[in-house]
Amino acid sequence: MPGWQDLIRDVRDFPRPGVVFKDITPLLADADGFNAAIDALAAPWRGVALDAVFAIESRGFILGAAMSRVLGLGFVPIRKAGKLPATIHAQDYALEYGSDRLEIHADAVEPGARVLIVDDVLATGGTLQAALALARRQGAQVVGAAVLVELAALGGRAHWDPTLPLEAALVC
Ligand SMILES: O=P(O)(O)OC[C@H]1O[C@H](OP(=O)(O)OP(=O)(O)O)[C@H](O)[C@@H]1O
Ligand SMILES: Nc1ncnc2[nH]cnc12
Repeated sequence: MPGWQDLIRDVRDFPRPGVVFKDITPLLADADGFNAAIDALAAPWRGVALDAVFAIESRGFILGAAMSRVLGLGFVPIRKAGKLPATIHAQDYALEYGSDRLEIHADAVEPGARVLIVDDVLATGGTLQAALALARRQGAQVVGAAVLVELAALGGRAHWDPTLPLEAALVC
């Protein structure tokens, strides 16, 4: 029987030649599939003491908002450069097909708040590494990270803090 995993589409040579892009839009468009994917993403975190989800723009927002809802947590956006209006912390980083900058509001949560970082894809790991650094600079206590898809061959997990759980709902 097809599962939610089968609704993720591989698109070759996007956005650059040689990249196999994991397209989650067919999954998001399927009510049952989306629901099952969020259940799988949330499962390791049920019963864990958490205060907020920190989600990474932009695909991470879609999953992070749903995770906030099912886990009963606040939502904090980690945004791309120049979008947040108040005082920020910023972090430059490299990703599979380029480079970028992430930002967070300096007052996003109280110091020591227990947070879960959420994103859609773990590829080379630069994005998650930058989000971890930003969350810590902001004063949050990062409890772990949840990603929907881990592209294991790209080795992104090596950039994560090995003392913290990094849960992937699907490892490719
Ligand atoms: O592990 P890495 O190599 O850092 O790559 C993973 C990141 O790449 C994608 O973000 P992208 O910046 O393409 O943005 P989007 O969510 O706005 O589409 C994806 O949503 C992850 O955040
Ligand atoms: N191969 C990939 N597919 C989807 N999102 C990504 N983000 C970074 N690499 C990606």
